[in-house]
Amino acid sequence: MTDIALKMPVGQTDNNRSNDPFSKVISSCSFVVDNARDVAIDDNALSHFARTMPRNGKVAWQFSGRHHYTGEESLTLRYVLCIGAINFGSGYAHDLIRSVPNSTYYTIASLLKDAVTRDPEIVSSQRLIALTMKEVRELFGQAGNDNPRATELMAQFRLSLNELGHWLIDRYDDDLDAVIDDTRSTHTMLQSLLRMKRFEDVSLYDNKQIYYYKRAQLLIADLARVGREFGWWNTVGLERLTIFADNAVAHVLRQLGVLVYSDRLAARIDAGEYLEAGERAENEIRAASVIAGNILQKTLAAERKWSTILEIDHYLWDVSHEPEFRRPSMRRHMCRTIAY
Ligand SMILES: Nc1nc2c(c(CN[C@H]3C=C[C@H](O)[C@@H]3O)cn2[C@@H]2O[C@H](COP(=O)(O)O)[C@@H](O)[C@H]2O)c(=O)[nH]1
Repeated sequence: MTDIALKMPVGQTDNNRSNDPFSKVISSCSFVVDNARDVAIDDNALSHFARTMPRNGKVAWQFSGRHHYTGEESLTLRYVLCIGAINFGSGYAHDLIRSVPNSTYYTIASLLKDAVTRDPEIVSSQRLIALTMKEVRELFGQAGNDNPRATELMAQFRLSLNELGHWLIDRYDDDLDAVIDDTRSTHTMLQSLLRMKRFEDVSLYDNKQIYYYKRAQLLIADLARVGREFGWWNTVGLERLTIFADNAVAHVLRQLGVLVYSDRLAARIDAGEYLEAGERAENEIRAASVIAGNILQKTLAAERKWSTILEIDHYLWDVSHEPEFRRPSMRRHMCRTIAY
């Protein structure tokens, strides 16, 4: 099998704040891209995409929508935090009963919206801590699903929601105003979220720690989105965010020719083989998504077409649901992980 010759060495980090968590994401993902054997970034395809990417910033900043709960401020905040804590399961897509076709995310988001609408107390910290498997399975529409993988995911959801309940009480004394205060800085909020072990989205590649922080960063973006709607919007440091490395963004970048997979990796994914969380190729896909997004953001800025990663990521993720990216011949990589 031919290994892909790397098309663009990117070993430079974009600033020298080495202990800054966002710089750690960029520098560690750069290391993976520079040493990758099965995934490369095609700089021509990336430049073409930078020139043609639709600019739908307004849509990217909306959180409210038919699948999301938005109502009373503190309840909306609790809802967003819960979604952030369980915003994974893409690798279980074929194991779940999904009420929203073709979207695990919107299935989970809309079922939690229904639950919160029926019983706002369900997202109180005490209830989150006490959630049982039976309740979680009912909450997310899997009560009648005897697929052991679905049960596995529900068990992971339960652990994440339990952890969120403890975090709210132990770290914030259940005071949501204190949480809102911390959303004013991406750096502060990231450090706070990383006190929850299940947000620690860090992998190992050639014995080096690789940082993604995907769900933590996505939750920060969602808190900024909701903050705009409730007027506590003034998050500083949003420009520090990196791509939220999941399988949908990588899938779209691959279909656009920006990510190029080796023949052997393409064969595995197109045959429906699941990747192991933390294996070389899974790291290479996620890291290349992050670095491609970083280069894209800098290219757009150089052309004075500023775009936050929040907007770039949202476009790539949102468009992954369009028919042109959902043809049967197009398979995204599948990985059972709590990272995405
Ligand atoms: N990179 C990135 N990954 C994201 C999101 C979202 C939803 N967020 C936005 C939605 C409306 C608001 O604007 C929210 O901001 C979910 N996911 C991931 O997708 C996977 C599920 O996908 P599917 O089964 O195909 O729906 C799962 O791993 C989940 O972790 C994002 O925005 N960016």
